[in-house]
Amino acid sequence: MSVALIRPLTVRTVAVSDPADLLARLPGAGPYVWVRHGEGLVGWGVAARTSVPPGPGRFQWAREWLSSVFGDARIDDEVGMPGSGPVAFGSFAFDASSTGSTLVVPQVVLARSGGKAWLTTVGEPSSDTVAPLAAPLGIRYEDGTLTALQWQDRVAKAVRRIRGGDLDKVVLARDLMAVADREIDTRVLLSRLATRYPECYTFSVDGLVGATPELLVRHTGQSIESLVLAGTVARESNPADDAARGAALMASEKDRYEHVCAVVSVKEALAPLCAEMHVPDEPELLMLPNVQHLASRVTGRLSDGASVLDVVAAMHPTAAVGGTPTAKALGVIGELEGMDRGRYAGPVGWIDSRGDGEWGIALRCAEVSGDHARLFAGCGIMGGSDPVAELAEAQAKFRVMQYALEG
Ligand SMILES: C=C(O[C@H]1C=CC=C(C(=O)O)[C@@H]1O)C(=O)O
Repeated sequence: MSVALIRPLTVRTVAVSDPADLLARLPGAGPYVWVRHGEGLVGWGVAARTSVPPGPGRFQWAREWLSSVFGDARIDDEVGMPGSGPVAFGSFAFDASSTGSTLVVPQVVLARSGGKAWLTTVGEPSSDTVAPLAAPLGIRYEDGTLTALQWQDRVAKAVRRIRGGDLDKVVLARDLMAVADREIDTRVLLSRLATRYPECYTFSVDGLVGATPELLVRHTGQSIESLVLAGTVARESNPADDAARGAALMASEKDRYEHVCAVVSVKEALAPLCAEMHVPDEPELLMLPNVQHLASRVTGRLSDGASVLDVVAAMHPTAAVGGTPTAKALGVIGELEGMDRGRYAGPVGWIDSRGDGEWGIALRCAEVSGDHARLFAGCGIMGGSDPVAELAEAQAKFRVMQYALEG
């Protein structure tokens, strides 16, 4: 369903004084958010929205919808930065055949980047009454699709398939249900996530809320950048043990190969679009409060005017969330996970009318609806994986949203 509440869009962007904490400016629940280290964009109200129909052409469909909405817009943009002028926030289902993919042009966007701040309005938004914040109460958890033991059993099956030579890597995920005593105000979750995980991209699009460390692609003019993650250990409270675990991760043949699969998938997806690309020879360690990851920052220059959504379309799903080879891995995910991932592990982010934008992979997140939240976590499974260790890794990844819910 497409709704353009105000069409053609009349868009005005003006420079404003530093709003400091972007998240503190959100007037109510259900906001649009993309923030890292205090910079980024937050939005509210809806000027236009669409539900992207499922199918293999969904990114192309989204692109056409955006061209028509942005193409008709009357834009007065005195800032001229990536993210100024009209912006759409979006999130896509992991699986092309699943429903739930959405694009929304908020009525108001407040942004902060590179020492500048700006406000974009579409039409004449009414002045906002600010709803008071209410922290979630009485959080309790229930099994999702599979119990922990059932999921471990599926991991063991995947390991056998890999050892049998069917595929090299598959990412298996599980879900966990949380229930609160009252409606969950996503603004509280977002503020906790941004404070505890400043290195991650705190995001919110139509109830999908999380803090992902994985940048699928940042597109600025012709330049692109991606942070590929795969290979994980939980953090240790003792600094010496923590450093030893990081060193062991860097030296682990299984984790290094898991990481290489993810890097190669990104490299292969980007190669046809890029005039230049740089891929580091060795990964680095990315330290987050709950886990350490192997990380590779890939940069490139596009050969033509591809938009960020074109790049997203070429990249999704990377082997950080699918596996290697992709088609085989997607088949095994469908067979063993026993659930629809919805928008978990799909692309989430924003795009402006120039085609610039930032998109992440929706990890460390939950689908929040009323007093419920459905949390997700997944792990790259290799021939050398231990199902018990993979379960512990998934628990460490759940901790991000558990912290957001419980404080
Ligand atoms: C699939 C997830 O993480 C991916 C990203 C980084 C490291 C991963 C890993 O080591 O398994 C996963 O590939 C998740 O957080 O749900």
